[in-house]
Amino acid sequence: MSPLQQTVEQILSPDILSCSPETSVGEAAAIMSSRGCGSIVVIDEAGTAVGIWTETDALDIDYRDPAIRLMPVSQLMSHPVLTVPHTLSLHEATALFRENAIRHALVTGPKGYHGMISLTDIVLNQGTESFIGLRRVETVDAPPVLIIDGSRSLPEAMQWMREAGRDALVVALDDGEYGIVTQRDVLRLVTEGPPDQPLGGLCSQPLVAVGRHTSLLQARRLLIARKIRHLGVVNDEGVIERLLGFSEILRSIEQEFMMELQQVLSERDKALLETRQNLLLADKVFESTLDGIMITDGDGIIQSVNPAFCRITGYGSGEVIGKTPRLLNSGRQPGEFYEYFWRCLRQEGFWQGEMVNRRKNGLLYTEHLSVTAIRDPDGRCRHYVAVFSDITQRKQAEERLHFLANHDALTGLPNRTLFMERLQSAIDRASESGERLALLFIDLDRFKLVNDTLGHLAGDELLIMVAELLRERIPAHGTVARLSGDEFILLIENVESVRQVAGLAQSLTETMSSEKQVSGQNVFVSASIGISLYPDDGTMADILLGNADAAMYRAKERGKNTFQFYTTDMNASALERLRLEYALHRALAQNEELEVWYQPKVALADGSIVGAEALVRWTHPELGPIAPDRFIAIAEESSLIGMLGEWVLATACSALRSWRERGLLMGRMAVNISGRQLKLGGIVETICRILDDAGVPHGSLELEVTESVAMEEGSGMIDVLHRLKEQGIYLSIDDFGTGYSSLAYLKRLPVSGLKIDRSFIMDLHRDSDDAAITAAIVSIAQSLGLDLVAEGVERVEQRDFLLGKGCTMAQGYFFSPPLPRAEFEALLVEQAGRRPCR
Ligand SMILES: Nc1nc2c(ncn2[C@@H]2O[C@@H]3COP(=O)(O)O[C@H]4[C@@H](O)[C@H](n5cnc6c(=O)[nH]c(N)nc65)O[C@@H]4COP(=O)(O)O[C@H]3[C@H]2O)c(=O)[nH]1
Repeated sequence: MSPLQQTVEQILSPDILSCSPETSVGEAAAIMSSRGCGSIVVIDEAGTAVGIWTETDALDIDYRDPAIRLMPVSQLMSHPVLTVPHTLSLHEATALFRENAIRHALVTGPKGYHGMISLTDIVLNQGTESFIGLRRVETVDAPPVLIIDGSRSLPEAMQWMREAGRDALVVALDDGEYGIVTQRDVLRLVTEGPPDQPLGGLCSQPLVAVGRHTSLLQARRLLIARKIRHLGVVNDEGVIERLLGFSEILRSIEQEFMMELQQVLSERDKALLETRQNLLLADKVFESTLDGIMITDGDGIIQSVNPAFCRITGYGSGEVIGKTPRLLNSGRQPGEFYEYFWRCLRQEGFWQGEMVNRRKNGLLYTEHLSVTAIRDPDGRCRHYVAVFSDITQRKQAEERLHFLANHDALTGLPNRTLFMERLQSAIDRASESGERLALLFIDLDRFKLVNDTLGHLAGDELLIMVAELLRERIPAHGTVARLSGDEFILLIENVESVRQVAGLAQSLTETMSSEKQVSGQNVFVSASIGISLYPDDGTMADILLGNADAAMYRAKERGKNTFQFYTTDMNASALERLRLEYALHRALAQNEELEVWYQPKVALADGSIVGAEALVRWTHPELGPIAPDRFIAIAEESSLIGMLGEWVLATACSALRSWRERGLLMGRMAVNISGRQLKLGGIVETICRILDDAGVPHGSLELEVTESVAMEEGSGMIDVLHRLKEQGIYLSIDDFGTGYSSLAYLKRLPVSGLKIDRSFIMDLHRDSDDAAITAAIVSIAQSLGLDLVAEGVERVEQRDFLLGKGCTMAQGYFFSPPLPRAEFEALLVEQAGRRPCR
């Protein structure tokens, strides 16, 4: 803190020399004289300082009048007394002293008078050593010395002092030495009356003198050390030139001090002016900038906003001050965004970036925002200043540019650049997940003809139409793009099967080849499609695209309006599967090619038929009989399995009802049910409805579920099985032993029977492992209390082995192959003729 910023309280003299207004002038002078003090404060009964009497005032007294010493000091004192508050700064006190031409003031505080302050106190407090140390006494502005002869009287000396305005005179003594008489000696006059002695006997002697080149600092130290108030200054010849009093030194220091003060004050004024101008400028910038500005306190409460803020957000300042910036929140930034934002502000004190906020009218805007934390010297955040510009239009223009750069202007579809980016990302994803991708390269046939005959506008119209068709047909995980001219490309992710892709390609060629209206004309265009698969036909985007293109050319060569896979094998198998799917569809609709055959289940003990397994048969008019393993897989991949399964069940139930009515077969009818079928919605209700429609008891149906399907955890399968069981339907596990059954899990399944897979039975008479496994399965079934059927029994040794192990039922060519309904019925009739049916 600079000395001038100190308060008077910090340097005042706490001792106030005081007397009452009635105190006589003689007494007051005696007190001052005894305490070596140049002034006394006059305080009345109420404790109020009513005046001050000083040595200078004493000079004006007519000391020859003895009555004057008895006069109350209140009549001669100066008044009023200047008082200053204890909180006043030293530079304000100095200014006050100068304005009032005084040197003393009383300091007041909350508890009355605190003490005295003099100009001397202030000046001496300013660290004057630095400049008085460099100055010499000769530079001090002091008048030439006045010398009075030692034979003169003290009153004469006082009168001369008063007239000459001096506070001391040099006294020339008889012996050629010098003494000194000062204003302070007047107090003696007042207290003791005029002395008898001449000055030579009264004055202080000898006069302490210094050379003119002595430094002011040395002079001051001498004055303090000798407890005197004046020094004689002698010239180089030893003649006294001037009398240098403490007051002259002080005046000199005061001058320096005043000059310095002047400089400090003018610097301060200049700085204030500059600050004010800067503030004015900042205010103008705040008001007129195009950037929105928002200032919050350390808790994020808005304290002020500028006109640009109001223009951008639509809120008036009165609507936002006192609230938080959350009122602009658009919900477009996730929580993590704000976490990062606040972390930056706390740690770095700054954040800059883009943010989407909401205007008062609800519309969103994008802003470029900089937020700065303003901290106090202790590092606490006092304010946040946010400056932002509305970049919505720029962003929209950028997005539009980005769209134009990545999309085809005619159709609005992604262009080659964007497509290749998406293809690469899809490849990256698929390489991690192990999924398949398909690229369908579509080229319009005869497009050139449309362009040449109907003109480019018609061509454009057709391309837009095709783009629209493709957009409608792409599956959920697909992207369609226009590569160039009449070339389109389709990317399919999460490809489940080649058949699925072939099906899509087939339906696209059919859609494309329909008649279209272009420029009022009917046109026939078709499409050739080339297909490549990831990872089968390549793992790089360029290669996959090139291979799809090559496949498309093959499709063109094969007569257009068709599709081709890049890999020839795939073409064959995909085409075959597609052909079969269509054929099966037709077969189901026409109900001519499909049949249900029945294979007996026999009691091993006597070979009697105790039940039957329904097995579907399909005889294609050209391809002949098709194995169920093949077409059931195709039915499962398409949506045909539901229809097929229902048809088999209904057919088998109707046969069973007829046999039951005639007492030919009272045992169960086993029907295979696939996993896909079980997952169809409402399957339990469908099965019950078919049973009820056929009029057969639920308990006479056995559903054979493969081991892998029954063991499918978490797919809801167990729940479906339980619901079937609740309906009284008998459940068994087919192909038992081929999967990975856990016995604990098996115990929890609602199944009543197991079928040992035929692969174990086939070799059990010559393979000891198969024999051991079969024996183990028999004992598992026995210990779990499950019925057991051995399937695929072809030989007598197999039958005997099973019989020996305790297996009671079997199925297989040894007894009978699957038979058409009539032949199976003949068997039943024959059995019924031999003995009572079971
Ligand atoms: N080598 C040999 N084979 C024998 C012998 N005895 C029976 N087979 C054959 O074994 C298969 C038994 O059916 P599966 O294991 O359920 O296996 C069935 C079943 O999983 C499925 N399937 C058949 N019909 C249907 C149906 O209507 N629906 C469903 N979902 N699947 C069916 O197709 C599979 C094959 O059926 P199929 O070709 O009819 O073949 C039948 C049957 O003809 C034998 O002694 N030796």
